Amino acid sequence: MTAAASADATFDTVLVVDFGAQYAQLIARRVRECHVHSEIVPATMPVADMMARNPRAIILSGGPASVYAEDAPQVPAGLFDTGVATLGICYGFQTMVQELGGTVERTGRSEFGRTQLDVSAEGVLFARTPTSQTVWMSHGDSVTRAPDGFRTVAATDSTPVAAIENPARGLYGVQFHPEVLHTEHGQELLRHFLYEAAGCRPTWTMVNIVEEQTERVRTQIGGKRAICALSGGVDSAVAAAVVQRAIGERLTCVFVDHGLLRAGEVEQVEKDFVSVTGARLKVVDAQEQFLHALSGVSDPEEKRRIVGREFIRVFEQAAREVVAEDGAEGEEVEFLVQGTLYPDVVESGGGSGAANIKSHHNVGGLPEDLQFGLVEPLRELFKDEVRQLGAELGLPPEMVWRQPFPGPGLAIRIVGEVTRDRLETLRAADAIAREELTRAGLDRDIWQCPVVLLADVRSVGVQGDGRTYGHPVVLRPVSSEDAMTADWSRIPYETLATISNRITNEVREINRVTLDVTSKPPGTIEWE
Ligand SMILES: Nc1ncnc2c1ncn2[C@@H]1O[C@H](COP(=O)(O)OP(=O)(O)OP(=O)(O)O)[C@@H](O)[C@H]1O
Ligand SMILES: O=c1[nH]c(=O)c2[nH+]cn([C@@H]3O[C@H](COP(=O)(O)O)[C@@H](O)[C@H]3O)c2[nH]1
Ligand SMILES: NC(=O)CC[C@H](N)C(=O)O
Ligand SMILES: [Mg+2]
Repeated sequence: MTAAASADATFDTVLVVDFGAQYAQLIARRVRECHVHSEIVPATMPVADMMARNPRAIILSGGPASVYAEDAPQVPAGLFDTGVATLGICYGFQTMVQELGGTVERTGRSEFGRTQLDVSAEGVLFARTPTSQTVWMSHGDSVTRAPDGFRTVAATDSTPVAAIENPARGLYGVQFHPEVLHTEHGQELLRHFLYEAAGCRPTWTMVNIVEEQTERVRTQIGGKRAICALSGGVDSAVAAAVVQRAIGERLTCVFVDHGLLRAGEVEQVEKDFVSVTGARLKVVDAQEQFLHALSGVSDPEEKRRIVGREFIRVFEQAAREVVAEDGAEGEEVEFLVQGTLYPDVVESGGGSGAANIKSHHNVGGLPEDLQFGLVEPLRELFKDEVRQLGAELGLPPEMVWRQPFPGPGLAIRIVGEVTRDRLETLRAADAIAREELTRAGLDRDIWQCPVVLLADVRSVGVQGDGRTYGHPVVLRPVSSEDAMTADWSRIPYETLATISNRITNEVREINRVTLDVTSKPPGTIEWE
């Protein structure tokens, strides 16, 4: 089932036309939240190709360019004559205005962040919402005159034309970003556009996503074999479940024990995953290989690249073994399934024009000589959507709600060189923190709580009347929706006290426990 589905499809499709936005995926995601199917397409796609997908509505994204610049991306020719209801956001709004004869200028009155919007006329977009509302802005150019036939329905102090409507032609535009959560009534605005202006039906659900992805994976892998990089985390568990649905026995899951795992993890994955899914699982002990490859390395990006590369080397070996075990000589495992999510892709600089913040081992950290075709059914989704998908696929709550743990594991939680002793120290401290957070009933309130060992830092302590010169650990509990942004969790002091007390008493090398109270941005969740 693709978006080119015919008119008798049970769902409607919205095309999100990407002008190089930071938020194109977020727009697509907000549309899915309205239970409408969405697909992102590049602004360079010809209108005929767009129409072949039978869209019920179109959303034009924001973008970094200025519409009057020479090489500014254009609206595909003829788009506004198709009769398909269209909403322009920020750059998308500006380009719509320019194309239809209005004026866009650099007025010198840019707006970034929280802005007060005054709704001046009751129309479609702002129906039944307050006349004064908070919106999120991010622009330097402004519309100074709406095109003929449009009504201006909202303004801010700096932007007199902040929202326009032309219901007769089904064209709408807003200067602000309805897709970000800080825009108070953004989701309502999208619903009004989708349901009322475009007549979309709210029929797209997780069930459809499962079907769509299963079908896509089936087509991609065909009659071939695949292995799935399985970590015990929710992303790869859901990816594996989707692929298993698509190709059944031709999938083998491979879990790598790279020696950078937390206490008890190998046993848990072996026990839980197989019993729940019945999938074929291969556990590879590669501790020596990873430790050796990481020895002497302190740089975070270097660590990630090494982990990414060694993972692939292990998968290549495992693929050969799978074929041999099945007595299927001559056959090959052509595909590697990974539980990559959209935030992994953007942070690795994979979004359109997005900066490289850190190279996630499964995206930016992959080696250049990668031989496998990648199968990543969750690559466009966010974590909370993946959790819903997992529930839909019947995975148990413990698996669905498992807190994230990064693929490079404890290697990126030891600031400094990774050694066996340091790993043991950190593993012990981490186990205590996890145990106490669970005991305090905080697992669902906290997104995750990295414990970071500052291996190159020492501080003086006094224990048993003697001097100690040990290492500090940092507790980094955060709350988040999708790991794109996060806040530090306000853990009760009592729980923090217990954790601190136990760690300093039970883990010999640690004589100090500190708390990280930085949000993301500016900090990231992991220290490396
Ligand atoms: N120990 C491992 N063995 C095999 N594959 C792994 C391992 N760790 C990570 N991976 C692969 O890397 C991908 C990305 O890791 P990541 O931690 O982001 O996802 P996850 O572990 O599936 O879920 P979560 O983010 O909840 O921990 C995983 O989905 C999986 O495909
Ligand atoms: O599989 C992974 N490979 C990586 O290289 C990686 N780096 C960060 N993370 C996880 O991603 C989320 C966002 O983390 P940051 O705020 O530290 O970038 C958090 O959930 C991190 O734990 C990783 N996961
Ligand atoms: N976020 C955007 O789409 C920005 C549009 C345009 N580059 C401006 O600064 O006004
Ligand atoms: Mg993980």
